[in-house]
Amino acid sequence: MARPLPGAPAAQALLAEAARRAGRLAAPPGLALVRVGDDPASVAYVRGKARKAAEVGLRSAVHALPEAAPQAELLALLGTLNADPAVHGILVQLPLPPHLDPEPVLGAILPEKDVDGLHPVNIGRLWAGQPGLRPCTPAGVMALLAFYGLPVAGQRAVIVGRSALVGRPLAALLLNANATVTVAHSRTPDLGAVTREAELLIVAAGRAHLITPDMVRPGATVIDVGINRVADAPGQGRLTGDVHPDVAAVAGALTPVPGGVGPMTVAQLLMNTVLAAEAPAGQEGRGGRFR
Ligand SMILES: NC(=O)C1=CN([C@@H]2O[C@H](COP(=O)(O)OP(=O)(O)OC[C@H]3O[C@@H](n4cnc5c(N)ncnc54)[C@H](OP(=O)(O)O)[C@@H]3O)[C@@H](O)[C@H]2O)C=CC1
Ligand SMILES: Nc1nc(=O)c2c([nH]1)NC[C@@H]1CN(c3ccc(C(=O)N[C@@H](CCC(=O)O)C(=O)O)cc3)C=[N+]21
Repeated sequence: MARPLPGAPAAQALLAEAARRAGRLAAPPGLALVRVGDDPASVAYVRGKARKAAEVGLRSAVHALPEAAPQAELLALLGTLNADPAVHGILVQLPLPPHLDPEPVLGAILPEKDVDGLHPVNIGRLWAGQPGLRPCTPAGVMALLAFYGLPVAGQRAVIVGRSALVGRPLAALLLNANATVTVAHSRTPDLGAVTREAELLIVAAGRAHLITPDMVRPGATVIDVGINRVADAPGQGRLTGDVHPDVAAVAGALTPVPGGVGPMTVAQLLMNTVLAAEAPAGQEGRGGRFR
């Protein structure tokens, strides 16, 4: 039976470290959470992040723009937040409404305030193996593996998913940690043949129960990033992962959904805000402060 890997204790450890380091700063780090529109999931995520920020001693502010806000209005808000010395981290909740192009929006955030780690400068630094702010979910996965002492160096790692938010940056972090990395996606033929090679399997596809027991190497560590709302009964949406629960009989270790990677994402966002506050603007990376 797989060793369960709950996120809460690992997230608590990360939050305690963030709170300790925030307490050493002259002023509490400030996090700006920008949301466009009133999508219930985004409202819930942003509220959850603001609540956790307060627990860690960070100041946070939610900036909500109406669904129809023009790109210029969002860019103007980001300009104001970039210039505000009390704001150390800026996150724009994705996805944005379809009329807004995320690329120039994410590119408008100062790289040293980009606590989502999605700015091209930070992605470039990540792939170059240089210090910089790392995307929250991939960094949260690495923190969870470290917390449970699970091996990464030299491991055969397979990631299912190649998105900018999860799959691609995670591949870079695993490479930087000396794993041997394969990235699968919707165009990978015979996905099971690839996933069965993995000693470390991370699934970020957004497909409920995509991974079944026959697709998992016995004893493998399986990290389920997927969060899918499935309707058991009309209106009774519950969360389930990309990994079928029966995989627990084959895997050596397995994260639950909910209660696995999700809490790590939020904890890493708050740690990124502390890291951004510790490194004076423009000095980041020189002092090796970022991982
Ligand atoms: N726990 C957390 O904190 C977070 C969880 N998530 C969750 O993780 C999941 C992935 O998120 P995100 O990366 O943004 O999703 P995207 O939809 O952007 O990317 C999904 C990826 O999975 C691949 N994929 C889809 N179907 C299959 C398939 N049948 N076989 C193999 N690969 C497939 C896609 O391939 P292709 O590129 O070919 O289309 C794509 O690369 C979602 O469920 C999301 O809710 C996301 C962020 C944070
Ligand atoms: N710019 C940006 N950065 C993100 O990192 C980002 C984003 N936009 N848009 C949405 C996705 C998704 N995401 C999650 C964060 C926490 C949980 C989380 O804590 N989930 C809980 C369950 C919460 C619930 O009960 O709904 C869990 O899995 O245990 C889930 C998903 C971050 N994302």
